[in-house]
Amino acid sequence: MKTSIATVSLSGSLTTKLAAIAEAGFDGIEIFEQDFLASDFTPAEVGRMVRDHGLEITLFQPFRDFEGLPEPHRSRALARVERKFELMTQLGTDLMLVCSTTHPAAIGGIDRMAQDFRDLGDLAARHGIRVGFEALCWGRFVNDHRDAWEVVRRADHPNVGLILDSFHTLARRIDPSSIRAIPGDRIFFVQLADAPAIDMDLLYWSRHYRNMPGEGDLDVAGFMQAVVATGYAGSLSLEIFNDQFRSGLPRMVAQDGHRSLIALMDQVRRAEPTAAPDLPRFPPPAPVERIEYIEFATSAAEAPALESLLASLGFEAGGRHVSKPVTLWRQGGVNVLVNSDLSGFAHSSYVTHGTTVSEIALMVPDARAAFQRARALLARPLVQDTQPGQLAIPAIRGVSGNVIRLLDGTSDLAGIWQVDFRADPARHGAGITGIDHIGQTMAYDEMLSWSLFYTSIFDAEKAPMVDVVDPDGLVRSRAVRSGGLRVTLNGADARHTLAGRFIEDSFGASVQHVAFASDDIFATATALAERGFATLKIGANYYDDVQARFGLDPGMVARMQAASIMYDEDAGGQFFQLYSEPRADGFFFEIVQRQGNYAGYGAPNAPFRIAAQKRAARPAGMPRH
Ligand SMILES: O=C(O)c1ccc(O)c(O)c1
Ligand SMILES: [Mg+2]
Repeated sequence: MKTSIATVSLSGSLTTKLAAIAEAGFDGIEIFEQDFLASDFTPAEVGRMVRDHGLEITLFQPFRDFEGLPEPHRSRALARVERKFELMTQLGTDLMLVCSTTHPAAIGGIDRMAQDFRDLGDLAARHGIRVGFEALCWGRFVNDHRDAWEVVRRADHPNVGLILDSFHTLARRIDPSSIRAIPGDRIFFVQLADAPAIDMDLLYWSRHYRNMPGEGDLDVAGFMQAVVATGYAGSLSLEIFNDQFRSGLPRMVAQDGHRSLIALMDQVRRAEPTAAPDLPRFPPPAPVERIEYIEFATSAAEAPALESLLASLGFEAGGRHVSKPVTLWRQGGVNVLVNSDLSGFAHSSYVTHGTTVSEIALMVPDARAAFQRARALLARPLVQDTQPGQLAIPAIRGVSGNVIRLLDGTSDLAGIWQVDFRADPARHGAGITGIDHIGQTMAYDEMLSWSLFYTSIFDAEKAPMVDVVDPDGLVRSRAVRSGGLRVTLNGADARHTLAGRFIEDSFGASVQHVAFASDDIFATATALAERGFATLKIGANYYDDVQARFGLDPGMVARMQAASIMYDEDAGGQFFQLYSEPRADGFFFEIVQRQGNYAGYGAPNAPFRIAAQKRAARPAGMPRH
């Protein structure tokens, strides 16, 4: 499998793009003519720069408005294309993309178009060039790959083939299995892009909202399965027009692109028995069973405040690490580590972000297999500093460089609490039974990247994006779920939102909240109150509305109000939630109770919760910012 990416997919100058593309591990690039025109290099220099990076130019594009034109436009188009063939020879590439016409003078006609391509094939052959025809989904006469294929078939020229682009096919909801009837050697090139399901003008959607396979909602895997069934053996190339990527970090976008292609081809080889991509073997994705522990990095000075907050949540000190200043806090199957080590990863995490969740340990069916898969999907490993006699727990870097440890219950790793800690079981507690989810806050630009991280490494699904209204701006939120792991990714642009301030105050993306599960949130609320837990107060207006909206029993609403418990429901069930007051750095805890199959996270309550958190964080009478 040769991988390629179009230069339009990344930000920066051509030089920056090439470096990022090569570093991410691609084999080639599609050169967009605009990128070449905007550069100061000669075509030969560009060709050399590309090859010096170990890359090849897989495609030159686009050539527009060629087919179905009357004279004199037709002759002019042929003269124009010949100039581009000369340019391509100097660049050192032999494949040109011709996209279906949108020219106002074009008159269409399938045999006329086929004849145009036959003549173009003759001209291309004289230059040692091949041309591929792509149906733009907004093309005037050809806007469906089946029609483009019919033109190519009738042109019947060895130098003329078909170019497929998943976006154009899937955006028009064309069944990709129609590709299975096309001979693979007549497909000259395959472009891949995903996109979020938004109802809008096709051209605008294509030019601004495309994203990496797996980041959107289109069935790119189904498309790719059909492509491999044809025996197509050429490049797989990402062609991603996306406003965010155009201004994003080119290295991050290029790496996400490469990750998306590996994940896609892995998915395809498992679904399509004939597919044999030359992709190294690695384990299939597995669901996460649960979060086995979360670890806070802190300092000796700040640890007591965190520990008394944990105690007010019903946690009990349950052990110490055998060799490091790490204490274990336990309750109802939840393990929280408080690490005030002055060396190692936790310390550097504390120095960078302040008291923060520096590690999340995931219980998976096979930790070493999960690690192998993560590595194959380009996750960065954490270099271990294990002492003799302690467990070497496989670890990768997650959001903001945090550590994700991988544990299982079947290998030696199952002994973590006995080997690394002299752990006692928790006794009393406040009714917390598990970790329901964690909330990770990041710049909006990073959201696609981290959702791809989770969904490609684990057997995970992403929920639709929801808007969360903060009094000072909009925050976008999307949940990712893998078995017992639920993560909400919150993307903030606006600096004054609670999430935006948290990013600034903690110097980068991080876990902003941890939500614990309870089977009886009213009993838990009472137990927390006895322990002096500082519950976030929710005002009376909210409860009037919630009672009217859901037609709840007034007695229950009164109990909810007394305990500042918020409520939501969906088709599957009911949801209760309460919050801690935010810490000075913006971090907070949440307690939730799910009933039935409630699938959400209480998003409708978020605006009121955020407003209350902002009031709690700002003593009365203080200015807003
Ligand atoms: O938006 C366009 O015009 C355009 C050009 C070339 C392509 O390959 C494509 O998919 C779209
Ligand atoms: Mg295309």
